[in-house]
Amino acid sequence: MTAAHKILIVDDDPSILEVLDARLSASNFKVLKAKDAAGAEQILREHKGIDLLVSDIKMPGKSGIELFTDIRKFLPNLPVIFLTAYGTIPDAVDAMKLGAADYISKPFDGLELIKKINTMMALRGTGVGAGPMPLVESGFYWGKSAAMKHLYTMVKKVAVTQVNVLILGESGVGKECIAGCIHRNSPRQTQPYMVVDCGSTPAGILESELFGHLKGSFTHAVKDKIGLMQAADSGTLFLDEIGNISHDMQCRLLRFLEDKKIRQVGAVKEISVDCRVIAATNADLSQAIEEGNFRQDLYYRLKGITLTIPPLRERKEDIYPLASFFADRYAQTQGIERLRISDAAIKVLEEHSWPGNIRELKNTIEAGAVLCQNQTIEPWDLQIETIRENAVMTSDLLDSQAFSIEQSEKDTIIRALKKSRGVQKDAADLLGISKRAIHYKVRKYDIDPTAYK
Ligand SMILES: Nc1ncnc2c1ncn2[C@@H]1O[C@H](COP(=O)(O)OP(=O)(O)OP(=O)(O)O)[C@@H](O)[C@H]1O
Repeated sequence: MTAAHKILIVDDDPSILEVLDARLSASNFKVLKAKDAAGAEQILREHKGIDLLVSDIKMPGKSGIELFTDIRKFLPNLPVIFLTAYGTIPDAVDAMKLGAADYISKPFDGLELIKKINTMMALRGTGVGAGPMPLVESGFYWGKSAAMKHLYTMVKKVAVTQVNVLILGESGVGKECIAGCIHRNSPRQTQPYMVVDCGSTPAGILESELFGHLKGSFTHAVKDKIGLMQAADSGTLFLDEIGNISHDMQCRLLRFLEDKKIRQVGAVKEISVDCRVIAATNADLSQAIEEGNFRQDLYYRLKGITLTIPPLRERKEDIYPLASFFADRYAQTQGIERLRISDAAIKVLEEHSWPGNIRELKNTIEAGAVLCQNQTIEPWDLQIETIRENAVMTSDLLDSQAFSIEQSEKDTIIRALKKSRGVQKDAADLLGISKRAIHYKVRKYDIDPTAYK
């Protein structure tokens, strides 16, 4: 099949042209060559049906990036892979932001290049990476804000490449969801997707989790164990809370990102692993670098492309659509026909600052759905600390004289106990609090759960 694919290579170094020609021809590609940008442009104008351009960045005369910008005017969809020497990686990354397909560092591994090209050719015409923004994709609600539309475009562009991605954003904005979305839209979608929570895994355990270990390499290593990096071979590795890893782990990770090889704990031999790395953090990495807590070189390796997810309070227009999405989803799981959110409740939702972002909104709506009556979520069903007073203002159902935060909490507990027929454990589940917490509150407010059986 690949026999028909025509690839144009441009490099001012004749030996690189020769090596590439030999490699690509051996893999059944038809190769055309140019020694500078002007020659490449001429070939592209004269020959129809060139499928891919592989271009050096630094060349006498026009650079590869200038060539790329020029040919985009008459061949907007031609995929371009850049060959980068040390020092031109930032240029290649910038070019990818403009739409270049990928880059590969010199001295390059011929096999890696062929693999990238094959993937790209296989993706042509499949529609991966194209199309208008869907409202919901695999349970992820994109929203309506301009910020999310921009993020969507970035995600789709980045997904089809092999570049490492760093996802930034506050806790609960959806970083892990976006990482999954990148994997699902990538050429690696049928390969493994491994998630590692670097934040909550103790340093010693993280090393063996990621790299694996050999039997006997430490006290509890009773058998050989494959690490998650190796398990993610050919697929994607998502490193969550990357800002929290130890200095030692930073060194090991950097070495892996540079040569794509790992050594299991206790092993002598290195193993090659081909996994794409997506990392995420809610920490301020620039500050961590300034304070000497995070390696700058690792930061640059991880942030091939950076995607920043804005907090919910900066895209207020997404609050109501997201809230009703979660309400509909809850109604569906419970077999309820429809769950409404009253205008007063919408106002309260839109005025809240959502420090816990979408996670907090989702939990609030789900708790509200449990607590509400007549299938309508009202302000007093929303367990947001700051809304209790607003609820008094907006509700003419409540007796303002008797209202206080404590009274509201007591009422909420009583309603949960009524729903759970006095079973404290079930009421605690409904409220999203522990058994201990409900026992404490029942005592504190002098509630008799048996009264609701
Ligand atoms: N746009 C969205 N649509 C639907 N659900 C979402 C969306 N964004 C986030 N969520 C939900 O919110 C919760 C938090 O999302 P996620 O774990 O991706 O956030 P995060 O930024 O990685 O958080 P943390 O930094 O705390 O790990 C999850 O339950 C997720 O399903």
